[in-house]
Amino acid sequence: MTVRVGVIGTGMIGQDHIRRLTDVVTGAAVTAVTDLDAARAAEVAARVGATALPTGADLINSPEVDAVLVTSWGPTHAEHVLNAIAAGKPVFCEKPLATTAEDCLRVVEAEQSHGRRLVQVGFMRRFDAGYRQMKEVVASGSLGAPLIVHCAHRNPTVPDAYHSAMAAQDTAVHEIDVLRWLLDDEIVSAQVITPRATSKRFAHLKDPQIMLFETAGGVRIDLEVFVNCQYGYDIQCEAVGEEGLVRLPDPAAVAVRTAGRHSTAVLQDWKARFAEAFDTEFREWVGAVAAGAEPTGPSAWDGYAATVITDAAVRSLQTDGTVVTVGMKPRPAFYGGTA
Ligand SMILES: NC(=O)c1ccc[n+]([C@@H]2O[C@H](COP(=O)([O-])OP(=O)(O)OC[C@H]3O[C@@H](n4cnc5c(N)ncnc54)[C@H](O)[C@@H]3O)[C@@H](O)[C@H]2O)c1
Ligand SMILES: O[C@H]1[C@H](O)[C@@H](O)[C@H](O)[C@@H](O)[C@H]1O
Repeated sequence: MTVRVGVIGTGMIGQDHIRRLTDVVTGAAVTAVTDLDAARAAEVAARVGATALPTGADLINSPEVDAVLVTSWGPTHAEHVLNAIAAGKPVFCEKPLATTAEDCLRVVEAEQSHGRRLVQVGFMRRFDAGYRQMKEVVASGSLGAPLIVHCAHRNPTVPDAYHSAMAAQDTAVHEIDVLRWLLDDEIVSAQVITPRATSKRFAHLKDPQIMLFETAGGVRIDLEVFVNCQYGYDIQCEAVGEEGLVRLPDPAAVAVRTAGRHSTAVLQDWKARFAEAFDTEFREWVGAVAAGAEPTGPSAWDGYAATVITDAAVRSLQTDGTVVTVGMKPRPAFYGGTA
């Protein structure tokens, strides 16, 4: 069976995922698209042989669409996801699930009322081969109990529109999701402190930021978010346990020796760094939808948890680094697991 996917939002990541569903993943076809920019939607539709529809609601209710991909702007996600649940269609929503905890809870409640999982949230790091290997090592117990996780999330530069709260909402949110999953533990507090700011930033931005998280099990996480580091896109993660440590590998790159130097290139953006993770993410999602199974990737609950934890980090940033307790609701049995 070919899964007929309708895509809401044909901007940067929407077009990349459309290419992925069309050229990389087998078993899927993009049959409908929509965008506030109708000309852009029509151009993308023509390229892949899809129908351009006027609105997200038209697309969700189209008989040509089996499953929905939401890649529009964050504040519009909740409405589209709720409409997809109402139509009983599987929906993959790029992060964030919603921009407020209240809207995330609305999705969680609607999905539970529907009675089975329909929603997957686009936290792609869980599909990265390196993080998956780290999880296997941590889960095997060979390191003993995890105690500390050291992380860095560096972007070369960010545009003027990127503001200080986005360090948590847009950037650290990836570590927040992947570390809950890696440790199978919940984050219970957040603190954000700011060292001297780099001169290579727009004046309104606090960059870099150091984020400190604590889990229910007592693990301490330190995360450097530095989004104007200049030199490249660099993701580091090292989990320290009682009997050893495990470190995220750098992406494979040839070593070059020339002119008296031995060097390897550093990637420049997230698209290249996580290209294979995105491919795997969509292969597994399409496979689950085709089989009529529930999605196994990050759930609506994970989307809610990420939003509540980033809210706590933003509150800490805005209150000069106070430690903020994460006000998360109890996890419903519907979502299984512990984190
Ligand atoms: N997983 C990741 O690493 C990752 C990376 C980049 C972006 N994202 C997420 O993907 C989403 C889109 O980001 P982007 O960089 O592609 O943005 P973008 O601005 O390039 O594209 C968004 C598109 O959605 C359209 N749009 C907005 N609201 C709409 C609506 N209600 N109905 C139809 N179309 C609508 C806009 O016209 C635009 O063309 C964001 O939520 C972002 O956080 C995730
Ligand atoms: O939207 C992007 C994307 O999510 C990247 O993975 C992250 O490194 C950036 O900081 C963020 O702005």
